[in-house]
This record gives sequence, structure tokens and C-alpha cells, in this order.
Amino acid sequence: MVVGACAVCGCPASQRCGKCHLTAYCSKDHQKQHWKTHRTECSPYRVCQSEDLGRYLEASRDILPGEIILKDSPLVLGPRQVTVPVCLGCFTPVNGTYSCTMCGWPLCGPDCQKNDLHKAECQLSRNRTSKVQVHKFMQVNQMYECITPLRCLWLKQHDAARWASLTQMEAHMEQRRTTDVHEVNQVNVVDFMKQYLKITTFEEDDIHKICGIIDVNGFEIPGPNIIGLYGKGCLLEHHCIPNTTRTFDAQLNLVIRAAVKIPKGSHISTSYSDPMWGTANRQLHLTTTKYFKCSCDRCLDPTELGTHLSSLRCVKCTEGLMLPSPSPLNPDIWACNSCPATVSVDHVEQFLKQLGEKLVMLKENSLNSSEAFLKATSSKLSENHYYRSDVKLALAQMYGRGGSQTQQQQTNLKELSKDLLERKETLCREVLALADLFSPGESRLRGLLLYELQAACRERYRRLPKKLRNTSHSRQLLQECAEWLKEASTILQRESPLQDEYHLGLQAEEELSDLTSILTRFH
Ligand SMILES: C[S@@+](CC[C@H](N)C(=O)[O-])C[C@H]1O[C@@H](n2cnc3c(N)ncnc32)[C@H](O)[C@@H]1O
Repeated sequence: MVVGACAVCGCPASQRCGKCHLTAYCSKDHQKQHWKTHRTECSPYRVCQSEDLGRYLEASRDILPGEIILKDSPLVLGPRQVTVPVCLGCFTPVNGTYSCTMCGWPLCGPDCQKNDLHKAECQLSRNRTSKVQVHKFMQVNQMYECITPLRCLWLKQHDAARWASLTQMEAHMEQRRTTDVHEVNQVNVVDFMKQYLKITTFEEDDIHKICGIIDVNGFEIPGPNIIGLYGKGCLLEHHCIPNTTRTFDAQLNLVIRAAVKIPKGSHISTSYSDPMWGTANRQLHLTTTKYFKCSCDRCLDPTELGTHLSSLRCVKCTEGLMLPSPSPLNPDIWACNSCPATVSVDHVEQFLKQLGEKLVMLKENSLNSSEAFLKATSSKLSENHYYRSDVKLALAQMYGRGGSQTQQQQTNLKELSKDLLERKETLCREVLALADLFSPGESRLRGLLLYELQAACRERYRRLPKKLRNTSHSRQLLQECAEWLKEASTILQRESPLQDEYHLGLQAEEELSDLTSILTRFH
């Protein structure tokens, strides 16, 4: 059985390093020869297997916070299934002004036509008598659902080692066969390949399996419309409080760092859903796209570790909170923790659905309607409810960011009233406390919030009367800002340059050097 490419000669390999179970070799000789190099890089984890989880990663030694656990280059990169037409070389949205001269798929220019990423669908789309024609731009276009599957299927004939890694991934074929997603794939991927692209080389079952592999294992790369498949990264199991952070570098390599200390023998996890969502939403996402129910401590606790991220205010008494009962994983009813009041699960779902629609309708960048949402929900949802936390995060980022002048309060930080400056700081601190609990370590969310928090505190410092600026208390405040700015700059610059966060990280670095010179003057 081929398990990958030999680390020494690149030939298809059938053996792996017995320690990390990852690096592959074609022979014992090559493994011996490689040990001198491999010894230093042999990973801090091993691949294990269990009935419940399938393959998973376990720490083979204590791993320290911030340590890089793995760096993995993509096996396949492609556009997300649901996407507007994007350039198949660089993934930026296209409008049809340039198309590949060989196959007809829209691209942004001749340079992207030469990009190897585009090779698979380019060659596979040439069975048609005429070139591919895309008409609908600037809206979701189903034609693109076949691209990433085609890039995977291409490996079958062109890269045995990568195909072997890919086809070992979990596809959950049995569970998917009876779902809507299977029907949609039949029409938009299988039939489209056969009827429109005239591709007949692949078995229907292979195509469906690849669609399953993409859904279950693909990492959505934040920012651009890209989905990536990673041979080692796909082995990370899910946890609703992951012990690692996940970023993608400039080459779109997946970088997994320890978020906290991970003792030897512990499982290494990432989050397949958004750690800031409530339990019901996380479960829905995991059961419908990854085909398992999570039963971590957070999911089993109706209070979500005391945060009440999903709790509602009691419909009868003033102080109680309503929680799913008997268990958040299978509730029969929602019950107040302070009086005998109960409401049905249907009622809660309907109520949250309606409120969710209102949340979606909140005008982007609208401070007033976001504050109005918080006010209106304060008697209905717990203080930390995930809907409210979502709006608080948006507000924390909006206050003082300038931009649209249609909103009266949408001013620069320097023009923000004292009350609103305080409000920004409070919102940052509230959401940061939740982010640190559910997404521990140097998460992107922490980076973003630290940047906003230090901005508010530095402005507070700037407004101090001159004589108060040089007290030890204010110097301490500024010192704290410098530490937050440094951390934000480090965290955000770990993101790919395709993302806005990376550029905010660069800005943070510049601001830090200004702040450092102010602090030096103090000394
Ligand atoms: C990305 S794959 C992880 C690797 C996979 N275990 C394998 O053997 O290839 C995701 C699948 O792993 C399993 N899995 C991951 N985390 C899990 C968890 N916390 N509880 C149960 N199953 C989990 C589920 O079957 C899920 O669909």
C-alpha cells in the first residue's frame, strides 16, 4: 500500500517513521539514511487511532504554548464549493474580461493562466467542442462546485502519493448517501462533469467520495474563497475549546501552534466550527458537515462553563436564566435555573431564528442599529449570549474606526466622546474574556481584540491632562498598551498576506515603534 512519497527519493512509499507515523519511506535503507535529518524534525506528535475518532493526533512529549506543532503544505487548493466566479489561478473575484485561451474558464490575466494550480481543470475541460463559458458574475455560480473535486481527481492519474494521502481521508460516504448534499453533488458536480465538461474518466462513486473528503476535511482559508486539503492537518480532531491555533502562511501552508501547554499523551485538537457559537449551532454544523456529535465538557455543560453563551432570560422571573434540559445535546425542554418556568424547544428555536434574522439585517457598519439590538435583547438573552457577543465584537471594532460618515457616531478615535471611548474599551474586555476561554492562546480573535483595546486605552492616555501623563499609573497604562500592541502585531502577522488581519498586524508593528519611542523618552 502506498502511504506517501519517500522523504529521501520521492518514490511512492509503503513505510512510515515508527515515532511520528508521518514521514514516509520506500525502504529501511532510506529511513536509516534520513534519520540524521529527521531526528531534529521528527514531530512532537504521533498518529493514533480509536473507534470513536478514527485517526487522531496525540502529543508524543510535552508541547509548550506557542510551539509550532506542524506545518503542512496543501495537497490541493481550490475555490470553495459555494463561491462567486473567481480566478482559478489566484482566487480573486473575476468579471469575465479575460478567459483562459486553452479552456475558457475566466481568469484575471495571462499570468494566472500559467499558474500550475489551474492545470487540472484546464486540461480536463478540453473534451468540449467549444470552450467553457461563464455568464453569471458577482453572484454565487454553481459551475465552480466542480473545480476543487476536479483538482483532487486529477491526482489519481498524475500524483500517486498525493492521491494516496487524499483517499485515506474520511469521507463518511454512508451517512452522506441519503442526504440533500449528495443529491446536489450528483447534479452540480457529477452530472455537470459528464454532461457539460464531457469528462467520463471518473467513476461516480469516486467523485462522490472526493466531495465527501472535501467537506469533511477541507479547511476554509479565511479571507479569500479558498478551501485547502492538508495531509497531516486533516488528522486533527475537533474540540469546542481547541488546544491549538490555526493559521495559513503566505504560501498557504497550514501552521498549527500549541495554544496552551499540551502534556505528553494528550489529544491535539482544533475547532471545526466557530468556538464563539453557542452549543446548538456548533452541534448542527458538526452533525451536518462532519457527521459526528461532539460530547466535550463544554457541549455537555448547559451553562457553557459558566458563561451562559447560549442561555435566555427567564420568561417569568427577572433573575433567572433558561437552559436546555436535561442535556444541551438532546434537550426536552428549556427550564429556568431560578423558578419553575419552562418553554418548549420549538419555542426557543423559533425565537432564536427570528432574532437571528434581525441580526443578519443589522446594517453593516451601523453603530446605532447594533446598539439598539443590544438594548432590545438585554431582557431576552443572557449578557454573554453568542448573538450579543457577535454584535459586541462588531461594535468594538467599529467605534473609532472612521469610515462611513453617514453615521453620526462613526468618527475617528480622537473625536469619539468620552462615554463611547469607555464603551469601546468595555466591549473589547468583555469579548476578550470569552475569546480567551473558548479560543485560548494566541488566536486571531485575541489579536484583533487586543489591537482595538490598546487603541482605546492609548486614546484614553492621550486625553489625560499633561501633568497626569507622567505618573507611574499612566506609564503603566502605556506599557500595557505596548505589550498588547506587540502581541497583536505578532498574532496578526501570522495570517496570510491575503487577509486583512495580516495588514492590521503590520500597522500594529508600526504603531508599536512609535509607542516604544514615547516610552523610551519616559525612561
Ligand atoms: C478531519 S477528519 C479527522 C481525521 C479522521 N479521524 C480520520 O481518521 O481520517 C474528521 C472526522 O474525524 C472524526 N472526529 C473528529 N473529531 C471528533 C470528535 N471530537 N468526536 C468524534 N469524532 C470526531 C469524525 O468522524 C469527523 O468526521
